[in-house]
Amino acid sequence: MAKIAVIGAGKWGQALHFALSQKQECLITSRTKRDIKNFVTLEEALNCPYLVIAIPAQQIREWLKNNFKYKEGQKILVASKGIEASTGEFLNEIYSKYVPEDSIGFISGPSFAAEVIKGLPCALVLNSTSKKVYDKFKPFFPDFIKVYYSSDVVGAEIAGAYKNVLAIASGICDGLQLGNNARASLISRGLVEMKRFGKKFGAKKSSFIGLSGAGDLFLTASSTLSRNYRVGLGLAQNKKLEDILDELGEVAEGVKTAEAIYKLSEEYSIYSPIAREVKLILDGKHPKDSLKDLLRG
Ligand SMILES: NC(=O)c1ccc[n+]([C@@H]2O[C@H](COP(=O)([O-])OP(=O)(O)OC[C@H]3O[C@@H](n4cnc5c(N)ncnc54)[C@H](O)[C@@H]3O)[C@@H](O)[C@H]2O)c1
Ligand SMILES: O=P(O)(O)OC[C@H](O)CO
Repeated sequence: MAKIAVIGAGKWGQALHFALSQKQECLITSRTKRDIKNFVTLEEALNCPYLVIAIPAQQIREWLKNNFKYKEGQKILVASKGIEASTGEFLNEIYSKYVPEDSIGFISGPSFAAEVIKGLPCALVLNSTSKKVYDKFKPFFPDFIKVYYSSDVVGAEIAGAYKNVLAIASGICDGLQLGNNARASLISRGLVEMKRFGKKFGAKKSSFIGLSGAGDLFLTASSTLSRNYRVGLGLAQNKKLEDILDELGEVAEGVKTAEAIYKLSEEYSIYSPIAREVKLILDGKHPKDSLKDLLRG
């Protein structure tokens, strides 16, 4: 009987299912039936002692409420990257109402699903306040993925969510053809910005200069493989957000996370100029006006 199951069969769920099927049988489930090996019902998946949950951040609260009942001894790995826009709550806070803290971990680090599903090498971080969660999950991962451990759950979560907003900014920058200097400046100031934001919530500095922060930011903010970066390219072309997202057909977490960061920054008086401009552009501000304001500020 399989021990591990992936919940959510989007791009990341399928890539993780592929990776976790290399050494053992791994089940997968999603809302709609898919033609994937070892696809099972949600009920069957939820019976596994090890679960990997790969559904978008904005849907998690509702999904947990309607579907999830923690079974004693289960270990959960959260694969989503985002902050809930309606409440500003981090995913670990949402999950804390359903899963004991010593039984949950969060994956972070540079990892395009499109490359993982081809078996290309990468390095990830499994973040959990309990190292036991890392020890339990690590053996499931294939040889082409190196998994590090960190106890900084909040740092990894903020870095993974914030970089999506910065990737939108970077896409806008490239879409406006502002050049390599501008993109490098934006990315490095973005890194400072996410670190400052994280500090307010107790995140460790080291998470931002490692795989979860700089690693994922450099990846996402400089590649058209990133959905968030592509949203930025579309915005620079003055396309409507609705049309960009329709065309994308997949989740771009940075859109809602920009809203969450904006609200949290206002509430806690955190200086977050790039995330703020991304939020304003998503609300209709012209990207060129944002650029002027960023250069001036
Ligand atoms: N794609 C990547 O390269 C990648 C890498 C690392 C992390 N992530 C993160 O993983 C998460 C999922 O991304 P993705 O790439 O799989 O997105 P996707 O758009 O490809 O798929 C999202 C999946 O979530 C499911 N879903 C949506 N709403 C749901 C609900 N209410 N209940 C149950 N299932 C629901 C959809 O059916 C779909 O299967 C995001 O938070 C993303 O940031 C993605
Ligand atoms: O395609 P994106 O922008 O959602 O990024 C995917 C991953 O988070 C990259 O690590």
